[in-house]
Amino acid sequence: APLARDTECRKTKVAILGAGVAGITAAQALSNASVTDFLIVERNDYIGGRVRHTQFGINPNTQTPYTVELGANWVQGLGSEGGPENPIWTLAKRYGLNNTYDNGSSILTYDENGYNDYTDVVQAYEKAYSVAEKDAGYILTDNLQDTSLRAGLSIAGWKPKKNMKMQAVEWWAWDLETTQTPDDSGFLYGITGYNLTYYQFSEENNYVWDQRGYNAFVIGESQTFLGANDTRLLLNTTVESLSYSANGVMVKTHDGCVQADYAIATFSVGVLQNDAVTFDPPLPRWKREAIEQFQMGTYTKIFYQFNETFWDPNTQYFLYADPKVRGYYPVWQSLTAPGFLEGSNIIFVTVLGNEAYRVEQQSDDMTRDEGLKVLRSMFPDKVVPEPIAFHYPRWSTEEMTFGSYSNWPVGMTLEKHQNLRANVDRLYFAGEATSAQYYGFLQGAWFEGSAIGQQISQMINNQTGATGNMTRYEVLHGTTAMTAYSPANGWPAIAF
Ligand SMILES: Cc1cc2nc3c(=O)[nH]c(=O)nc-3n(C[C@H](O)[C@H](O)[C@H](O)COP(=O)(O)OP(=O)(O)OC[C@H]3O[C@@H](n4cnc5c(N)ncnc54)[C@H](O)[C@@H]3O)c2cc1C
Repeated sequence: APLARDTECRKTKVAILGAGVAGITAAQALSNASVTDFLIVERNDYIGGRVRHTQFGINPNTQTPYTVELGANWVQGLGSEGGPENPIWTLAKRYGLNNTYDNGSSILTYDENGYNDYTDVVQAYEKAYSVAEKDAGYILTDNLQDTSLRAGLSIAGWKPKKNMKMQAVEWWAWDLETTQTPDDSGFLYGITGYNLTYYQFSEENNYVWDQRGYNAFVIGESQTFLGANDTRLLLNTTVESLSYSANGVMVKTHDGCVQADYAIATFSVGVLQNDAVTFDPPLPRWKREAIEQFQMGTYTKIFYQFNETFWDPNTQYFLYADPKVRGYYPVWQSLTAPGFLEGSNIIFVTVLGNEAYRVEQQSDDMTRDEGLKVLRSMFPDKVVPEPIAFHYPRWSTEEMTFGSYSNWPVGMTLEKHQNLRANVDRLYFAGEATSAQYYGFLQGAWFEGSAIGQQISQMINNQTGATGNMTRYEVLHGTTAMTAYSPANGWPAIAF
């Protein structure tokens, strides 16, 4: 489509599509470089994207509802004395976000007959995992072929198979972080993703329970460069299509258009995979292959408030091993525990992947009752009452994101991931998923937004060394040459 014809369009140098962490950070980087002619286009009526909260239940002391986080909830990896600090931790401190150290060792284990101490299984997993970590290191340093985390763990001696307690522990130790199973997770990039956050910054996970909402830090940062009622922020504005060329990008929204010299799309991989925005011309094959291969997980927190705390009030986590289904209402986290929303009688359970899709398809009542049944088998000696409040989001069908966050699949290379990052003409991409080192985390969105904002500002300000095109790989070869398809390799016939 011709880009310059529509004279009604609002014109800007940079259109930033999305007001999540990546979009706000990109705008801030532009602003810091004195590029103030930008527009932020966001479908939601708030700033923060997947950092999203809701009002839930009732605080018995104040008779007002609590704020609970439906999306991002933890600062993952803080920082250490003299070492690098996670930028999200820096911001959490800057905005005084209430948060508490999340103690993964504060855990009690259960099965369908109630309390059953299998914490030794946690130690067995950790032992195997540390062996796997070393093996993954050799894949990187010696350029060996990558595999699945499942294969990596199996080689290290961890084979849960039909042992449901081992499955529950594995889910807790791996899936809960990445939303996907070891079978679906790449080995090298799964382990490096963990290391770069938890060993580079620190092994702490701090849970944010600030009653302003976790996105107070995103809003706070936006106010460092946006004025009150700033006309450069267009909320409630949905991007429908993008026409891009080497000269600029035309953004069509549900009620108008923006003509920009550059655009930064911060849509999730889920939005891109669901063709929620159309591209003209269609994105090139090298780009689409990367989009379709990267994984979008689903992470669903299901909140219950009771009129009493019938679980141990001093323990943070309650792990349940279902006898039949892996990941069936497996991890319950108490918010009434010391340092959290004390006295709230709130507990939430997290489900992922297939179980998340399943509960997201069914009614609230069905889900509430399934969870209650699990609680009753975990606490057979207690009278588990009906909840006084119940709520969960449906991330997999949520149109702003179509899923929760990305995960690095088996078989994705660093080069193919770079294709997810790379620009196409004047259209640039940023977000948690484009971060090779911190995909899935808030810090991934922060680093990527900041980098793209800086890069575009350098181009606009004509700085020497500022380049337009990011590295990309239009053809990516495998490791097996045609000549290797030979009888010696068990391949006597011709397949194509
Ligand atoms: C349930 C859940 C739990 C999580 N837990 C954690 C955690 O504890 N710690 C952590 O570090 N990270 C966590 N994350 C991940 C974290 O939330 C993300 O990495 C981060 O918020 C992504 O920021 P972003 O800017 O890349 O994307 P987004 O926040 O998705 O921002 C993109 C924006 O684009 C907008 N948009 C989409 N489509 C359109 C359109 N067509 N038109 C206009 N605007 C559009 C969206 O509304 C959104 O605001 C969690 C995420 C979820 C969902």
